[in-house]
Amino acid sequence: MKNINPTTTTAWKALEQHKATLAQTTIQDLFNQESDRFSQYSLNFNEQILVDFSKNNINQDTLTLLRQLAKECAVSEATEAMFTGEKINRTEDRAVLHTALRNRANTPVFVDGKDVMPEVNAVLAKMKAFCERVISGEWKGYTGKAITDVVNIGIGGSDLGPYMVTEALRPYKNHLTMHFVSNVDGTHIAETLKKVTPETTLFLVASKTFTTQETMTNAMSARDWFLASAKEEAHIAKHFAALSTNAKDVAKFGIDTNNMFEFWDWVGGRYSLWSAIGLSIALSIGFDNFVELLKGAHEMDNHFRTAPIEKNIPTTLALVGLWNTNFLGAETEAILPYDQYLHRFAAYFQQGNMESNGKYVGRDGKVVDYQTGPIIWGEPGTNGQHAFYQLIHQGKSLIPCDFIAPAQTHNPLSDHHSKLLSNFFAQTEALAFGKTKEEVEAEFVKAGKSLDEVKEIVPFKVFTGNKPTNSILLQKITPFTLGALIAMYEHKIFVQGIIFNIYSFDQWGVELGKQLANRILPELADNEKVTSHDSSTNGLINQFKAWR
Ligand SMILES: O=P(O)(O)OC[C@H]1O[C@@](O)(CO)[C@@H](O)[C@@H]1O
Repeated sequence: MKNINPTTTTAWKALEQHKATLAQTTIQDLFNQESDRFSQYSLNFNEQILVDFSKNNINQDTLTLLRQLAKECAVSEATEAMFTGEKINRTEDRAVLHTALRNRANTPVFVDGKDVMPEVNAVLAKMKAFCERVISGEWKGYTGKAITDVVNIGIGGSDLGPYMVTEALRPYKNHLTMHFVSNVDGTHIAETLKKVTPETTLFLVASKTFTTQETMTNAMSARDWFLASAKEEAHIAKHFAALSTNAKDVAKFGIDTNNMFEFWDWVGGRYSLWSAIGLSIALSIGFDNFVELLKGAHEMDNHFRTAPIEKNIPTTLALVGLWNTNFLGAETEAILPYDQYLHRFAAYFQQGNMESNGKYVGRDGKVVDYQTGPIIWGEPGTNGQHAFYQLIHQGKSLIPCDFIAPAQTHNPLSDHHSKLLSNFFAQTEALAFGKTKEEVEAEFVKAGKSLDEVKEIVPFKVFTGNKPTNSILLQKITPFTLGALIAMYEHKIFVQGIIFNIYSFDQWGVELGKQLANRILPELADNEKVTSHDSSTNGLINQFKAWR
C-alpha cells in the first residue's frame, strides 16, 4: 500500500483553491444553477438503495477534484490489496478480509498462500447446523428442555454488530429471545440474568481474543450463575458456546471446543458480524436470512470493487464526507436513521468509524497535520428532532448528517409511516434551504402582525440553511439491503482511511486505558490510602474508598 500524504497531492492543493471559489455559494445557489441537480448527484444501488448527495456544498468541479484526490492517493490499488489478502493491517501484520466472510461467489481468497474460503465455508456450515438444532428445539438443555433465550456476552465488535443487526431485523426474528451483555458493570449481567432461566438459556461468549476483561468477567459470572442451578460442570457444554480465534483459552474456560465457532486474525473486531460473531444474528433471524445479509454485503463489495468512480457509492460518500470535514471544517457526522429498528445503527458506526480512523499518526509513522476520522453520533428520527436538531439547524457547528429511511415499513400502522417520512424529507429540505428573514417577516405579516411589532423576534426565527446532508432511501430494510448498507459504510470508512494515509484496522488507542485500569484494580482491593498517582487520581480513588 502506498504511503502518500494527501496534502502533498495536486488535487488537495487544488481543492484548497476550489474551496475559496465556493465560499460564497450556498446549496440554494447550487440548486438554482443546476435544475437537474438531484439526478446529477444521486446514485442507485441495485434499484433498492437511493443515495442522494445533492444537498452538499459541492459542484461538478468539486467532485472532479475529489475523484482526482482518490486517484492520487491510490485508492483503487489499496482496494485491490485489501480484497486480495495483502497484509494492509501493517502494525499487526494481518490481512483485512471481512469481505471474504461474505464472499458468496466463493472465489479463492489467499492469505499466506492458502485459500481461506474452505474454512470460511466450514464455519458457516457449522453455524447453520447449530442454528437449525437450537431453533428447531432439537438442542436440549441439561434438563431436556429446548432453548428459549440466547445471551450474547461480548463487547465492542463482539456486541455492537450482533446487537444492531438483530434489532434492525426484528421483523425477521423467530421465537428465541436475544439478550446482549457487554458492560463489566455488574448491573448489565445481573439485570439480564433476572430475565432468563438456567435450563433454557444458551450463552454465547463472543470474543476474538478471549481475553477481554469485560467479556471474561461477565462469562465467569454467567457460568457461576448457571452452575448454581445445574451443579455439574458437564452441563456447561449444553449451555455455553464460544465465538473466538483463541481455542486455547476457550478450552481453559471450560467450553467444549466442539461448541467453538472460530474466526481468524484477519477479521477485525469491528468488522466481525459477518463471521462466527454473527451467530446470535443467525439464531435470531434464521441462517437463511443471515446468508441474505451476507449476500447484500457481497453485492455492495462487488459494486465497490468494480463500479467506476463516478458511480461508486462508498467512494462518493467518502469523498463528500472528506470535503465536509477536511475542507469545510466539520468535526462530527450525524447518522440519523428514520427507522426505530435501526436505533443502534449510529452506535455501531461509532466503533466502525472512530476506532478505524481516529488516528493521529500516518502510515509513515509521523504525526499528520490534518483532520482524520470524524466524531460519529446520532439517534433515530424523529426523536432527534426533539433533542438536538436545534443545534444542527441554528448552531455554530457544521454537522453533516446522513438521513436514512425505508420507503416501506414493516409496521403499516395508520399514517405513522407517512408522518415519519414527511419529517425525513422535510429535515434535509429545511437544513439545505433554511428560511430567510424576508420569509419570516412575510409569515408574520400574513398572520396580521406589523413588521415593527415583530422586528425583535425575527432574527431568532431565521434559518441560514446551507447545512449539508445525504439522504439514503432504502426500498425496505431487509437482511439483503441491511447487509449492503453496512458494507457501504465500511467501504466509505476504508476509502477515507486510505486518503488520510492512516492504518484503519488496528486500535492501539484502546490499550493505555486498559493498562492503567489493570494497575489500579489491585489498589482497590483494600482500604489503604493511594498515593501512587497524580493528586486527582489519588483523590478520586481515596474518596471512592471512603464512600464505598
Ligand atoms: O472480541 P474481543 O477480542 O473481546 O474484543 C472486543 C473489542 O475490544 C476492542 O476494544 C479491542 O480491544 C475492540 O476493537 C474489540 O471489538
